[in-house]
Amino acid sequence: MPEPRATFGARLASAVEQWGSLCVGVDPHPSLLEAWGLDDTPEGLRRFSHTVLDAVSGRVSVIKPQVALFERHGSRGFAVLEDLLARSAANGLLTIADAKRGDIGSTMAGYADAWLRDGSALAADAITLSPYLGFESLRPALTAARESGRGVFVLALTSNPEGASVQHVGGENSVAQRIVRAAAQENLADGPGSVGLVIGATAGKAVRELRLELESLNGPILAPGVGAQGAGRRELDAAFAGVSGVVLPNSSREILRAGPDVSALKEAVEATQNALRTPAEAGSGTD
Ligand SMILES: O=C(O)c1cc(=O)[nH]c(=O)n1[C@@H]1O[C@H](COP(=O)(O)O)[C@@H](O)[C@H]1O
Repeated sequence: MPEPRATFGARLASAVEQWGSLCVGVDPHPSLLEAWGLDDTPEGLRRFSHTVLDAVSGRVSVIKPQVALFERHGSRGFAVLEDLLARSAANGLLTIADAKRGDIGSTMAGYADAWLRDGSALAADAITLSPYLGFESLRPALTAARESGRGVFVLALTSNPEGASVQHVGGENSVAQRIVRAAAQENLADGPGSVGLVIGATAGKAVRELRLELESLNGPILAPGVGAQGAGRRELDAAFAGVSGVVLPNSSREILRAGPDVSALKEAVEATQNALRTPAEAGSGTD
């Protein structure tokens, strides 16, 4: 019998200790493929993915493939994603499949089976989930993740301006606040929890206004919005001061624009890591 895998929260914490917290997004936008001199085809996606993998392996702890940008190419795009997930695991990189799944419980089980089950071709270390159908509707994914040592990141306070119309309404009892509380309940056991949240790196003001109880989460936070969406170290500090768990700033386009040269991509990764380590006063962007 193989040893059961350690929890995602524990695996993530030790990877972050070794490689730092930057999460590089693998977002093969058609415009980036073109800029890299690649065709907008499954073969273009494959070459894009392998180049990113070459540049980030041994440099970061975690990558986040954006599923829609593979899905655009149908079954052949999914085959490239499967290959990327397998190669990442072989290279010691953790993967967050950015699929933003959410459904009624009975069919949510199908998504959980696809993304969070040992032996599934699409299995990643964690997946992003949308709680619009109610946090409890995500239960099949929460259970599958717990049973297989995987994790989830539930959207709480997203980086896009439209999110506010749903997530911020209700003040201290906002949807975002209730998602934070529900996730914290899942992470009550000892050790770092595996039920994470997505909170945009750009969301600092809302984090404070809604008085999100992030200190009690005991789980990781995925913070997209670094670089192309304007967030830097200052915005991360503004949003997550006082949070003791792992915060994973994600940057996709700003790093990927440095490709297709692998050395240039490596430099872009390092530059981002350094900028996020620089004291807050040196941060860029807006609150
Ligand atoms: O779940 C996400 O990853 C996500 C949530 C969110 O609130 N905002 C957000 O930008 N994202 C994703 O994070 C990535 C951001 O990409 P860049 O703006 O190019 O760095 C994209 O893949 C988005 O789909």
